[in-house]
Amino acid sequence: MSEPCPAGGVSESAVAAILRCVNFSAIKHRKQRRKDPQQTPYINHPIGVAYLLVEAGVKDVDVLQAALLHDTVEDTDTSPQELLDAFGPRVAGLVAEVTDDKSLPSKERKRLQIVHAADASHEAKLVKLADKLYNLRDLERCTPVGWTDTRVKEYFKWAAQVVAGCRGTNAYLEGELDKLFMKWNKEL
Ligand SMILES: Nc1nc2c(ncn2[C@@H]2O[C@H](COP(=O)(O)OP(=O)(O)O)[C@@H](OP(=O)(O)OP(=O)(O)O)[C@H]2O)c(=O)[nH]1
Ligand SMILES: [Mn+2]
Repeated sequence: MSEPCPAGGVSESAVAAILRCVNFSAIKHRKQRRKDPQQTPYINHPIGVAYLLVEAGVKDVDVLQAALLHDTVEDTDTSPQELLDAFGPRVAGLVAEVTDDKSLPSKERKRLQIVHAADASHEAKLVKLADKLYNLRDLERCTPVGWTDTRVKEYFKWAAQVVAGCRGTNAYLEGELDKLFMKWNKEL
Protein backbone atom coordinates (compact mmCIF):
# COMPACT_ATOMS: atom_id res chain seq x y z
CA MET A 1 0.00 0.00 0.00
CA SER A 2 1.37 3.42 -0.92
CA GLU A 3 1.49 6.39 1.46
CA PRO A 4 -1.85 8.20 1.47
CA CYS A 5 -1.61 11.37 -0.63
CA PRO A 6 -4.18 14.13 -1.15
CA ALA A 7 -4.99 15.21 -4.67
CA GLY A 8 -2.21 17.81 -4.61
CA GLY A 9 0.32 14.99 -4.31
CA VAL A 10 1.90 16.26 -1.09
CA SER A 11 2.75 13.34 1.20
CA GLU A 12 0.22 12.99 4.02
CA SER A 13 0.29 10.85 7.16
CA ALA A 14 -2.37 8.16 7.68
CA VAL A 15 -3.78 10.05 10.68
CA ALA A 16 -4.04 13.27 8.66
CA ALA A 17 -5.66 11.39 5.76
CA ILE A 18 -8.30 9.89 8.07
CA LEU A 19 -9.04 13.21 9.78
CA ARG A 20 -9.31 15.04 6.44
CA CYS A 21 -11.77 12.37 5.41
CA VAL A 22 -13.83 12.51 8.66
CA ASN A 23 -14.00 16.28 8.27
CA PHE A 24 -15.13 16.01 4.62
CA SER A 25 -17.80 13.45 5.50
CA ALA A 26 -19.03 15.44 8.54
CA ILE A 27 -19.47 18.55 6.39
CA LYS A 28 -21.32 16.58 3.71
CA HIS A 29 -23.66 14.84 6.18
CA ARG A 30 -24.12 17.88 8.44
CA LYS A 31 -27.82 18.38 7.66
CA GLN A 32 -28.71 14.68 8.01
CA ARG A 33 -29.99 12.77 11.00
CA ARG A 34 -30.52 9.05 11.54
CA LYS A 35 -34.08 7.73 11.56
CA ASP A 36 -34.05 6.84 15.27
CA PRO A 37 -36.35 8.73 17.66
CA GLN A 38 -33.33 10.61 19.10
CA GLN A 39 -32.43 11.88 15.59
CA THR A 40 -28.78 10.95 16.08
CA PRO A 41 -26.41 12.90 13.76
CA TYR A 42 -25.94 10.83 10.56
CA ILE A 43 -22.14 11.11 10.74
CA ASN A 44 -22.22 8.68 13.71
CA HIS A 45 -23.00 5.96 11.14
CA PRO A 46 -20.01 6.32 8.74
CA ILE A 47 -17.64 6.84 11.68
CA GLY A 48 -19.08 3.73 13.35
CA VAL A 49 -18.76 1.69 10.14
CA ALA A 50 -15.10 2.72 9.78
CA TYR A 51 -14.45 1.85 13.43
CA LEU A 52 -16.02 -1.60 12.99
CA LEU A 53 -13.38 -2.16 10.28
CA VAL A 54 -10.66 -1.13 12.75
CA GLU A 55 -12.09 -3.66 15.24
CA ALA A 56 -12.08 -6.22 12.42
CA GLY A 57 -8.32 -5.70 11.96
CA VAL A 58 -8.46 -3.69 8.73
CA LYS A 59 -5.41 -1.43 8.41
CA ASP A 60 -5.78 -0.31 4.79
CA VAL A 61 -6.29 3.48 5.04
CA ASP A 62 -8.08 3.60 1.66
CA VAL A 63 -10.68 1.11 2.93
CA LEU A 64 -11.16 3.08 6.17
CA GLN A 65 -11.59 6.27 4.11
CA ALA A 66 -14.09 4.54 1.81
CA ALA A 67 -16.07 3.50 4.91
CA LEU A 68 -16.11 7.10 6.16
CA LEU A 69 -17.33 8.28 2.75
CA HIS A 70 -19.57 5.33 1.83
CA ASP A 71 -22.92 7.17 1.99
CA THR A 72 -21.76 10.59 0.69
CA VAL A 73 -22.58 10.06 -3.00
CA GLU A 74 -25.79 8.13 -2.27
CA ASP A 75 -27.19 10.48 0.35
CA THR A 76 -25.61 13.96 -0.09
CA ASP A 77 -24.71 16.36 -2.93
CA THR A 78 -21.21 14.80 -3.24
CA SER A 79 -20.21 13.85 -6.79
CA PRO A 80 -17.94 10.92 -7.72
CA GLN A 81 -15.55 13.49 -9.30
CA GLU A 82 -15.24 15.33 -5.95
CA LEU A 83 -14.17 12.08 -4.26
CA LEU A 84 -11.76 11.36 -7.09
CA ASP A 85 -10.15 14.80 -6.74
CA ALA A 86 -9.95 14.73 -2.94
CA PHE A 87 -9.18 11.06 -2.20
CA GLY A 88 -7.92 9.48 -5.41
CA PRO A 89 -9.14 6.68 -7.70
CA ARG A 90 -8.95 3.74 -5.26
CA VAL A 91 -11.10 5.37 -2.55
CA ALA A 92 -13.52 6.87 -5.11
CA GLY A 93 -13.79 3.46 -6.82
CA LEU A 94 -14.61 1.70 -3.55
CA VAL A 95 -17.32 4.25 -2.72
CA ALA A 96 -18.76 3.78 -6.22
CA GLU A 97 -18.90 0.02 -5.63
CA VAL A 98 -21.04 0.45 -2.49
CA THR A 99 -23.27 3.23 -3.86
CA ASP A 100 -26.86 2.41 -4.87
CA ASP A 101 -28.33 4.02 -8.00
CA LYS A 102 -30.92 6.29 -6.38
CA SER A 103 -32.70 6.80 -9.73
CA LEU A 104 -33.96 3.22 -9.43
CA PRO A 105 -36.99 2.26 -7.33
CA SER A 106 -36.14 1.07 -3.80
CA LYS A 107 -37.19 -2.55 -4.49
CA GLU A 108 -34.90 -2.76 -7.53
CA ARG A 109 -31.98 -1.20 -5.61
CA LYS A 110 -32.41 -3.82 -2.88
CA ARG A 111 -32.54 -6.63 -5.47
CA LEU A 112 -29.39 -5.37 -7.18
CA GLN A 113 -27.47 -5.28 -3.88
CA ILE A 114 -28.15 -9.01 -3.47
CA VAL A 115 -27.26 -9.76 -7.12
CA HIS A 116 -24.03 -7.69 -7.14
CA ALA A 117 -22.65 -8.51 -3.66
CA ALA A 118 -20.67 -11.53 -4.80
CA ASP A 119 -19.04 -9.59 -7.67
CA ALA A 120 -17.77 -6.80 -5.43
CA SER A 121 -14.06 -6.46 -4.67
CA HIS A 122 -12.68 -7.83 -1.37
CA GLU A 123 -12.33 -4.25 -0.07
CA ALA A 124 -15.88 -3.25 -1.06
CA LYS A 125 -17.20 -6.41 0.64
CA LEU A 126 -15.45 -5.31 3.84
CA VAL A 127 -17.32 -1.98 3.74
CA LYS A 128 -20.61 -3.71 2.88
CA LEU A 129 -20.26 -6.15 5.80
CA ALA A 130 -19.46 -3.36 8.27
CA ASP A 131 -22.35 -1.23 6.93
CA LYS A 132 -24.83 -4.08 7.39
CA LEU A 133 -23.47 -4.96 10.84
CA TYR A 134 -23.80 -1.34 12.00
CA ASN A 135 -27.35 -1.00 10.63
CA LEU A 136 -28.52 -4.32 12.09
CA ARG A 137 -27.06 -3.46 15.50
CA ASP A 138 -28.82 -0.10 15.20
CA LEU A 139 -32.11 -1.90 14.46
CA GLU A 140 -31.60 -3.98 17.59
CA ARG A 141 -30.97 -0.81 19.60
CA CYS A 142 -34.18 0.88 18.45
CA THR A 143 -36.74 0.91 15.65
CA PRO A 144 -36.50 3.78 13.13
CA VAL A 145 -39.44 6.19 13.27
CA GLY A 146 -42.36 4.85 11.22
CA TRP A 147 -40.96 1.33 10.76
CA THR A 148 -43.28 -1.60 11.57
CA ASP A 149 -42.02 -4.90 13.05
CA THR A 150 -42.54 -6.42 9.60
CA ARG A 151 -40.25 -3.84 7.97
CA VAL A 152 -37.54 -4.51 10.55
CA LYS A 153 -37.81 -8.27 9.91
CA GLU A 154 -37.74 -7.71 6.13
CA TYR A 155 -34.53 -5.63 6.51
CA PHE A 156 -32.91 -8.49 8.49
CA LYS A 157 -33.91 -11.05 5.85
CA TRP A 158 -32.65 -8.86 3.00
CA ALA A 159 -29.40 -7.99 4.80
CA ALA A 160 -28.73 -11.72 5.35
CA GLN A 161 -28.96 -12.24 1.57
CA VAL A 162 -26.51 -9.40 0.84
CA VAL A 163 -24.13 -10.71 3.52
CA ALA A 164 -24.33 -14.20 1.97
CA GLY A 165 -22.71 -12.77 -1.19
CA CYS A 166 -19.91 -11.18 0.87
CA ARG A 167 -18.84 -14.28 2.82
CA GLY A 168 -15.25 -15.44 3.06
CA THR A 169 -14.03 -11.86 3.51
CA ASN A 170 -13.57 -11.19 7.25
CA ALA A 171 -14.11 -13.73 10.04
CA TYR A 172 -14.76 -11.13 12.77
CA LEU A 173 -17.45 -9.19 10.87
CA GLU A 174 -19.13 -12.36 9.60
CA GLY A 175 -19.06 -13.87 13.10
CA GLU A 176 -20.68 -10.77 14.61
CA LEU A 177 -23.32 -10.78 11.86
CA ASP A 178 -23.99 -14.48 12.43
CA LYS A 179 -24.63 -13.84 16.13
CA LEU A 180 -27.32 -11.32 15.15
CA PHE A 181 -28.82 -13.58 12.47
CA MET A 182 -29.03 -16.54 14.88
CA LYS A 183 -30.84 -14.40 17.43
CA TRP A 184 -33.23 -13.03 14.82
CA ASN A 185 -33.91 -16.36 13.12
CA LYS A 186 -35.51 -17.51 16.35
CA GLU A 187 -37.87 -14.55 16.19
CA LEU A 188 -38.70 -14.62 12.45
N1 LIG B 1 -31.02 0.70 11.18
C1 LIG B 1 -31.09 2.02 10.95
N2 LIG B 1 -30.84 2.49 9.69
C2 LIG B 1 -30.91 3.83 9.50
C3 LIG B 1 -31.24 4.73 10.55
N3 LIG B 1 -31.21 5.99 10.06
C4 LIG B 1 -30.87 5.91 8.78
N4 LIG B 1 -30.69 4.61 8.40
C5 LIG B 1 -30.30 4.17 7.06
O1 LIG B 1 -31.46 3.62 6.45
C6 LIG B 1 -31.06 2.64 5.47
C7 LIG B 1 -31.94 1.43 5.65
O2 LIG B 1 -33.24 1.79 5.39
P1 LIG B 1 -33.99 1.37 4.05
O3 LIG B 1 -35.37 1.92 4.07
O4 LIG B 1 -33.82 -0.11 3.90
O5 LIG B 1 -33.12 2.08 2.93
P2 LIG B 1 -33.38 3.40 2.09
O6 LIG B 1 -33.68 4.51 3.09
O7 LIG B 1 -32.08 3.61 1.36
O8 LIG B 1 -34.54 3.10 1.17
C8 LIG B 1 -29.58 2.35 5.69
O9 LIG B 1 -28.90 2.91 4.59
P3 LIG B 1 -27.45 2.42 4.10
O10 LIG B 1 -26.48 2.70 5.17
O11 LIG B 1 -27.25 3.03 2.76
O12 LIG B 1 -27.47 0.85 4.02
P4 LIG B 1 -28.30 -0.23 3.19
O13 LIG B 1 -29.75 0.17 3.23
O14 LIG B 1 -27.74 -0.23 1.82
O15 LIG B 1 -28.03 -1.46 3.95
C9 LIG B 1 -29.28 3.06 7.03
O16 LIG B 1 -27.97 3.60 7.11
C10 LIG B 1 -31.52 4.20 11.86
O17 LIG B 1 -31.83 4.88 12.80
N5 LIG B 1 -31.43 2.83 11.99
MN1 LIG C 1 -24.43 3.08 5.29
